[in-house]
Amino acid sequence: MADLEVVSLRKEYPTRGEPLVVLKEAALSLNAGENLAILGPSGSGKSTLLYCLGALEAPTSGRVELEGQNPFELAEPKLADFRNRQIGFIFQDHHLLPQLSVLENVLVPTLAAGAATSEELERAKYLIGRVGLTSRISHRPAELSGGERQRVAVARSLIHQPRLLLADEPTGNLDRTNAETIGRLLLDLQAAENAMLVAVTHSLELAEMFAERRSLDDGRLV
Ligand SMILES: Nc1ncnc2c1ncn2[C@@H]1O[C@H](COP(=O)(O)OP(=O)(O)OP(=O)(O)O)[C@@H](O)[C@H]1O
Repeated sequence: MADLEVVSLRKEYPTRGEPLVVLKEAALSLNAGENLAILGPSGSGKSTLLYCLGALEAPTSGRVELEGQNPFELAEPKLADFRNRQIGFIFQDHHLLPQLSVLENVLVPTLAAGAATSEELERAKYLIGRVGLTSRISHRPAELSGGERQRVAVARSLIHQPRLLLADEPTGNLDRTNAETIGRLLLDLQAAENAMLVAVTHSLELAEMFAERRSLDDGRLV
């Protein structure tokens, strides 16, 4: 079995009439060290798929298994802990906290378990170095460029050495040069950490940087 297995994933949203079927029979498998870009037009269900993979949305039916664990079989707070430790999220908008420094923002995922440990602090500094922001470590998000803010979000997503990185349109708000930098950074770090990376995007340029590409078409991955 692959490290990430998605089998017959179906997701419906209730409406007043017939339910809206966004995903049907979506399937994929991925192993540690592999990356995949998923392309699809607006409304095709890319974010929905990513949220199901990231255990943020329960599928209507079907199965998601990360290293043999189906997160939807976990009850809170174990589910939240699973998400926090096994999965790293990068969104189109960086979702940084404006009042916190770069270092503090990267450490945010560790705060659920109390104050950051010295290992977590070291790892945060290492990751900030990897994304090229050591000289900005005390800056607040408002004092950074858009590309720099997204680099902080990349560092934050990796703080717990997640097995699976999920990126929702990670370069959507960036110009071409910054988009390429972020794409390269994501792929380099994913390889260095031997993690899996799934990105959903409209951008063919970003998708072409990935080892594998699929499209969402009528609720299926083709
Ligand atoms: N919570 C919800 N309740 C009802 N319908 C929803 C919900 N979330 C998404 N949808 C619908 O499901 C469909 C897929 O949405 P989704 O956000 O996954 O698409 P997407 O491919 O990520 O689009 P975009 O590229 O525009 O972000 C859309 O028609 C959307 O309106």
